[in-house]
Amino acid sequence: MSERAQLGQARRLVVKIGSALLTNDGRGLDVAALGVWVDQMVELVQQGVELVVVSSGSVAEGMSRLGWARRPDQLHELQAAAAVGQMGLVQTWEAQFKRHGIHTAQVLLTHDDLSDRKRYLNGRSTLRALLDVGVVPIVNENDTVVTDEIRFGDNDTLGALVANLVEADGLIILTDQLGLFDKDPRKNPDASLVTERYAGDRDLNAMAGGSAGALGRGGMQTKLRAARLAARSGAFTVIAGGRIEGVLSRLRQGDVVGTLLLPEQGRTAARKQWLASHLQTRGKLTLDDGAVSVLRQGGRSLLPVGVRDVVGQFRRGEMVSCVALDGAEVARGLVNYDAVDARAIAGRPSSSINEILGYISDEEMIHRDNMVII
Ligand SMILES: Nc1ncnc2c1ncn2[C@@H]1O[C@H](COP(=O)(O)OP(=O)(O)O)[C@@H](O)[C@H]1O
Ligand SMILES: N[C@@H](CCC(=O)OP(=O)(O)O)C(=O)O
Repeated sequence: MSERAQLGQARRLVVKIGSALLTNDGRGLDVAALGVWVDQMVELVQQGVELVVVSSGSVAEGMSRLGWARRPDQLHELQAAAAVGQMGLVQTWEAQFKRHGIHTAQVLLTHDDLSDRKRYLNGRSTLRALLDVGVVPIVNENDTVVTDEIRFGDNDTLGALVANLVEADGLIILTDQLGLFDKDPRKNPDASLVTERYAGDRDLNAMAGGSAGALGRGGMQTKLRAARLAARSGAFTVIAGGRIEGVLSRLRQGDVVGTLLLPEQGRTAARKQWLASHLQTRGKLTLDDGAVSVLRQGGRSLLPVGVRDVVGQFRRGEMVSCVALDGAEVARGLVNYDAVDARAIAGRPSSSINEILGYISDEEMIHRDNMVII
């Protein structure tokens, strides 16, 4: 399969759109352009793609609504602009998707949310639930509560973290340039487009200018960092011009548009390597023979019913070891329940979790995506 053909096969994609593009260089939200992207996104959804949109533009749209010509320096002013602009942003996305009878959902995240395991898992469950019911989540940074990120941060990194979070096949970053050039095309008219590289390629950094346009924050440096982050979970990244006609549809067809940045290793290998790097385990689950053989067959989650014994004081999201009755280690994984709750539901069917705990966060004790078989 050619590398570009991966785009046609992708089942879950994150599309990130930057401020400059969304607000037509600060002239307020470009509703017509947004409508065109939505039409293409809907085509993807109709082909069975689960789609998450990471949309910048709240500060730029807020500035435009408040009649501010210059991006403020004060954090509280930036936050005020973001709060005003976010209203316009989600209203517009909602209205555009509604034309096609598709619901959207507003999801505001901070980087802290994604570095705390418990909040990470909760965010992931919510996004999964939205995708399961065919809703398109519209994600932005929660600018009201972040501190420095709004000033220095960028949504490229957020896009990559979301791609990791939902285990997307790919991250598509739409921007105001045709892709990554071998030097900044705003300053070098002779710059040429890079079509395909490995995300970890060291030469790329020298090509990318750090500074962004007047509205965006990241420039190409943060887009490359995002590609490296996305590659960690085996996802590819495309950086492409949002104004290229039919850009998303053309990418889907495998056309050579924009810059494709490939992960060095596939999704499963990347995920397993990441899990395997968690050497420290916080607890131990002893499994019955049935659960051991199901896990060894591969591709299955561990349900509470197969757990005989729970040892340790772990919290939801921490790494635990799974052992057979003879003590041999079978698997490791990120557990979905705190130790006390895990003990309470061990050996019980998933249908009784709600009755026992008064809530249910997951049917599995450990989801197969979060587990490595030893
Ligand atoms: N090598 C490069 N190739 C393409 N663009 C570059 C490069 N180096 C720097 N840039 C700059 O990055 C800008 C895009 O980043 P940014 O303004 O943050 O966009 P966005 O709002 O889409 O995130 C371009 O307009 C361009 O000036
Ligand atoms: N979250 C803020 C800032 C994000 C931002 O500037 O990102 P980007 O334009 O993608 O570099 C916003 O929506 O305006």
